[in-house]
Amino acid sequence: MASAMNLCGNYYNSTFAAASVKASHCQSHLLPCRIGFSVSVGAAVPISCRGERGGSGSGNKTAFSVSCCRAATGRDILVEENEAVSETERSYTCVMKFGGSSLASAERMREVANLIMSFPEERPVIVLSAMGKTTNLLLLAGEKAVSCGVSNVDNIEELSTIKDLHLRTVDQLGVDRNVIAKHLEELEQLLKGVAMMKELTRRTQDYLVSFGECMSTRIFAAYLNKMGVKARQYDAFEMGFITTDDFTNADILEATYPAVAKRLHGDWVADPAIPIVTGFLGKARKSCAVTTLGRGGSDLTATTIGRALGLPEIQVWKDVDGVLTSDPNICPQAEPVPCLTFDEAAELAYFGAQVLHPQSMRPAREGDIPVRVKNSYNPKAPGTLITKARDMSKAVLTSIVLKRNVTMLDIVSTRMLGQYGFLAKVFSIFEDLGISVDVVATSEVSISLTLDPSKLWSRELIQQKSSLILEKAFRVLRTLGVNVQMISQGASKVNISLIVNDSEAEQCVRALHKTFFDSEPSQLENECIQGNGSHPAIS
Ligand SMILES: Nc1ncnc2c1ncn2[C@@H]1O[C@H](COP(=O)(O)OP(=O)(O)O)[C@@H](O)[C@H]1O
Ligand SMILES: N[C@@H](CC(=O)OP(=O)(O)O)C(=O)O
Repeated sequence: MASAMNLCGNYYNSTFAAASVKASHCQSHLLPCRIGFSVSVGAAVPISCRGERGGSGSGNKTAFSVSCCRAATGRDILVEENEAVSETERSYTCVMKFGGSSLASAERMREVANLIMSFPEERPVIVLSAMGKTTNLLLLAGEKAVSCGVSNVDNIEELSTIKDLHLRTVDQLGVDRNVIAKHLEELEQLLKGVAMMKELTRRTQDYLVSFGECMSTRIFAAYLNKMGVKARQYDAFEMGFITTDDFTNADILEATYPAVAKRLHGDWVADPAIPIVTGFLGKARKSCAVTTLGRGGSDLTATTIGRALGLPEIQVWKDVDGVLTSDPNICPQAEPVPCLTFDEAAELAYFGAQVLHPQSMRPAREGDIPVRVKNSYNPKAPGTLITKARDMSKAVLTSIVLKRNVTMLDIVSTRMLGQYGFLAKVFSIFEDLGISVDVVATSEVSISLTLDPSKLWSRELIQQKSSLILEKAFRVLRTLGVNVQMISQGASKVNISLIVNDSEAEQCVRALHKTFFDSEPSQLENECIQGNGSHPAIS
């Protein structure tokens, strides 16, 4: 099983010999990370939710990629200009999204409320995730309900934990239990239904996890109103968030933008109040059932609202000081990255930066709306500002991101030799299966490709950069005695992915982070910047 790592930094274009790798169900991940330094470590082990592994991988492979910071050479994204919203018409001034870690208790909710009220000049739209780890608890409760029998649903530990947390929170905030009583009752009935059916479909799962955001927003809105701040709770699936019917991983449809703008603007004009919107949720276009946007989807909810209303800024409040140079759980010495471009952030998120939802940058980039990643536990920290372009003159490396549950397929066939159309046949199979291919490396008789784990996972098909930076990365890996089994250059030509054993992944991330971020950057930076005198403007 494999893992993958993406390293982005300023390096010069290089060509790569795609290593032919024995056909094996190795799980690895090659990632064309255009910009922003990202490492993605994939493990074949099915993960129960974002970033949590379901077991220990042995003999797994890890793919590392080296990519470049992309010089901001203009916009290559077709941007649909939002209808200009004149300043006078603008009802709201920003979006503020708070994730589960910022809402883990009554005390945290008080902190968040105080934070919001500390900006009296702002008229924010607030997007909330479920409290703490409620989504994980709901998923576990659903899994248990399938096999525990109707009479044992009351004994599901996760259900009790959810009830206790939410009832304790409303009591501690001095809010009436009625704001969530109906949801708690319905949640228990739903779990009994799952127990009766002995089945938890993806559609039912989405409805199940929606209780988290539905309750957190009701509690928070009731608390703000109790504090004298007029707030209005919205379930996203009732206010215009229209999605595909791809349960657990739904895409937001364009019709969402005008629908959400109309509803929020209209309500503001009729009766001004701070909207408290459920993150993560939507309504399926065909079935009208509740959908979810993929784990971490509240980030996408926030950027979608920002674009729908044409707001000047979107704030994503986390429990870290912004996007860091690596996962602090792996590299405690990781530092905040002050600035990123939308493309860098999108690549980092796509290749595993749990800190942002992979699709969340798209609405912000299309609306050209800056996104600020802040720490709700340390609001004074500047955080990370994500914009269309940034000064790349000093940019060498940005971040190393881990991505798990990566699959690489190796196809070795002598029939490939000189056979045109071979690749077309291969890719048509993935198109038929609706599975997206991330990275491809080919040679005369082999093709290796990595598949989008989120899609694969939802289909239960998984059981489970050259130049100075690249040279330096290889030196580090060699020192560790790590065997690089495959390399590939991302289509963006600024990314090189390498595959090594998953068991070596985290030690590589730490060693590389130490080399590139913890040691004096001046030497590397000077080498990169002076290099051959020119800076790679890589697209
Ligand atoms: N490169 C990174 N920068 C910042 N955080 C990261 C990075 N990689 C992983 N993380 C993890 O992402 C977490 C924040 O994302 P998330 O859990 O979605 O926060 P929230 O629930 O507040 O939205 C951090 O606590 C950190 O452990
Ligand atoms: N609660 C959902 C949505 C979300 O975005 O959460 P968070 O903001 O805590 O990452 C999840 O856990 O995926």
